[in-house]
Amino acid sequence: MEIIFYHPTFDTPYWIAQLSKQLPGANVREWKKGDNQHADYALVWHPPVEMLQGRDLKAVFALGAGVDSILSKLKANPEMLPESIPLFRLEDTGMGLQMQEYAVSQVLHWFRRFDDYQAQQQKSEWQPLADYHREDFTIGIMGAGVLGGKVAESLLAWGFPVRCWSRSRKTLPGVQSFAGTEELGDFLRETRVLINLLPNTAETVGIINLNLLNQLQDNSYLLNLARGVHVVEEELLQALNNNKLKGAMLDVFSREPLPQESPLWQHPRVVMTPHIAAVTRPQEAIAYIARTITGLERGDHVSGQVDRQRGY
Ligand SMILES: NC(=O)C1=CN([C@@H]2O[C@H](COP(=O)(O)OP(=O)(O)OC[C@H]3O[C@@H](n4cnc5c(N)ncnc54)[C@H](O)[C@@H]3O)[C@@H](O)[C@H]2O)C=CC1
Ligand SMILES: O=C(O)C(=O)CO
Repeated sequence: MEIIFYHPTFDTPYWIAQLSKQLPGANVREWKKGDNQHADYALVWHPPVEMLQGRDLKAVFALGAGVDSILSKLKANPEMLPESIPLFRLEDTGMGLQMQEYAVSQVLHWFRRFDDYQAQQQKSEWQPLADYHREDFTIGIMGAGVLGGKVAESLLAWGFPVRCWSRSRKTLPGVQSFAGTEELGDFLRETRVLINLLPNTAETVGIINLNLLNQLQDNSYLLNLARGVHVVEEELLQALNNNKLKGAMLDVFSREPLPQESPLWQHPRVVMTPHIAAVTRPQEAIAYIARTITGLERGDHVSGQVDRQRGY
């Protein structure tokens, strides 16, 4: 079995060595420009079109959870990957725990009013503030898939009321599930902390706009862990400046790196990280890919295949 690997920043020798160990019959090689030799599987992130085009592959694996960049490249170059070749993505592989760490730490930060205490400290002000109560701190998770489900679990464990919104209704123990555009308004009405874990698709671009934010509870918070294009950044700033939103924590931006001139950098109630909410963990990802390839070779049904029409 021949496997080609391409990632612009990963430690390629490590990946090749580990994949070879876990797939003993496989010959794994780094794909380099000009390599047109046969391959059965391709493991990629931001692949050059020529890496995939014209190959008779059994499957392609995206080396991340989101497949928006590969699908948008496919839109511009449909011949890069025919529909008959399945595209897989990483399901959790250690990203769920990272998302839990991120979400729990920030929700507790807001819940314990550390943002207010930090602002007071700037003014050398010693002033205990009224406590917030969990019943006024409903967490609303948009996108209740692999990662949204994990985040829901972790916040439930801290005693917060948790609800989720997704395309179809979910049955997550203890979580109130809302589905479809017709239930979006009801989902937002009680939400105090909005956590975004939607995929980037034609339907979800720009979904977090002023109209949506205005439907949240007053003094709400936004945690964007998914993709920058979900948020209309100027309208987020309006919602912060008119105090509908009390704070926002953003891991992802419509342009990355965030341009120096963006007002988000300086906003006193915005905190940010540079797209690190959950990164691909090589050990878990390699084990998952090796397991999935083994299953595909046996003809088993395996999970993780992207539905290209849906876009995730
Ligand atoms: N910031 C970061 O470091 C990272 C961000 N991500 C982002 O997180 C996203 C989610 O990842 P997973 O949970 O693995 O995806 P998933 O495919 O398991 O879950 C997606 C969820 O969104 C819902 N959904 C999709 N379209 C919808 C629509 N139009 N309306 C309502 N609900 C809709 C689905 O029903 C599903 O519940 C990825 O697509 C990626 O963009 C993923 C990893 C790291
Ligand atoms: O896996 C993904 O989709 C990511 O965004 C990794 O940072």
